[in-house]
Amino acid sequence: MAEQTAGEAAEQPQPERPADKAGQARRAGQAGRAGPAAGPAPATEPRPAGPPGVPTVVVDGLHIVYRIYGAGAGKGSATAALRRMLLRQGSPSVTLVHAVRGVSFTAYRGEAIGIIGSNGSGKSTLLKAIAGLLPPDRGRVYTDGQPSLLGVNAALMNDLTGATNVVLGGLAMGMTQEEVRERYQGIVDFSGINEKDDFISLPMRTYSSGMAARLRFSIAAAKNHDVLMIDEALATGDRAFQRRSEERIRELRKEAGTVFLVSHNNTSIRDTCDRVLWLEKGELLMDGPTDTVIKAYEDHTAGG
Ligand SMILES: Nc1ncnc2c1ncn2[C@@H]1O[C@H](COP(=O)(O)OP(=O)(O)OP(=O)(O)O)[C@@H](O)[C@H]1O
Repeated sequence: MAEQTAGEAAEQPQPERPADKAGQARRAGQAGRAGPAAGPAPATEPRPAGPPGVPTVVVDGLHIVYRIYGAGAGKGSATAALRRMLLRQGSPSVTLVHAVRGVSFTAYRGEAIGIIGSNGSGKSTLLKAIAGLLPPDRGRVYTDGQPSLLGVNAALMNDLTGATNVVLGGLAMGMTQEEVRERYQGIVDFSGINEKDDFISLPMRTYSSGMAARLRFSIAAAKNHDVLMIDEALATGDRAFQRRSEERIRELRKEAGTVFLVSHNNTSIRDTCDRVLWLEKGELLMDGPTDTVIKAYEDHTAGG
């Protein structure tokens, strides 16, 4: 398992996580919340009894804090920084945004986990931290295998054709040229980009945002991932594409992976995930079976 702590590179291999750590984090997850911060009472369903399986991601008391330097107008510019250096002035003001607050849970091989919560509740930040893109301020993230984050903003090259992006995307994910050649047609068919015309030969900038998101998902889903994290990708496709994506997510889970899905679309979460984490103001409010957590979330949003 790889461990990411504050100030450490995510990719650095770390010693095997002690077995008792998984138990601790799982219990913390079962308690519905973790860390010292106060908040609403836990409302967590007991998880089904039985062997928990192989942990793939352990998040233990995780805090993520963004630091925004020189939040005031003009203070963050290079000229302003140079001026401060020349005048030997101190650093500009720093605004702290505490985006994830003491979150703990353990994810297991073969699980599909939805992450829900209102805007700004910390869902994308949590995914980025699991992917190793944000260092923890406090707490730890352990992952087994290389997590892949698939966001709707994942970088494809707008001036290149869809076809070239399929090839480059496949190579960037570590496929060999032969694997890319073998899977190329499957990726294009899965994306549905060519259903109406030969769009795959056109530059990506001519695609609608839905088409681009479908192509991104199709490229990423062509590979088997140890831990695949999807940020909202399913919300952008039409219903037929969503169904194909949900089916692919089920296959990825069977191939021993763990899938995280961030979405505001509760139907996608219901159709895809068996477990849901509900974040609010950076805290883990609830961790349990999909129906129970989504019902509580819907009751909460209907009431508020
Ligand atoms: N790069 C950043 N720099 C500073 N603050 C950030 C940054 N990204 C997110 N935040 C802040 O962190 C908090 C959590 O944001 P995040 O994007 O993780 O929430 P979210 O639940 O994914 O939101 P949404 O549902 O709107 O996508 C918010 O207060 C947001 O303003």
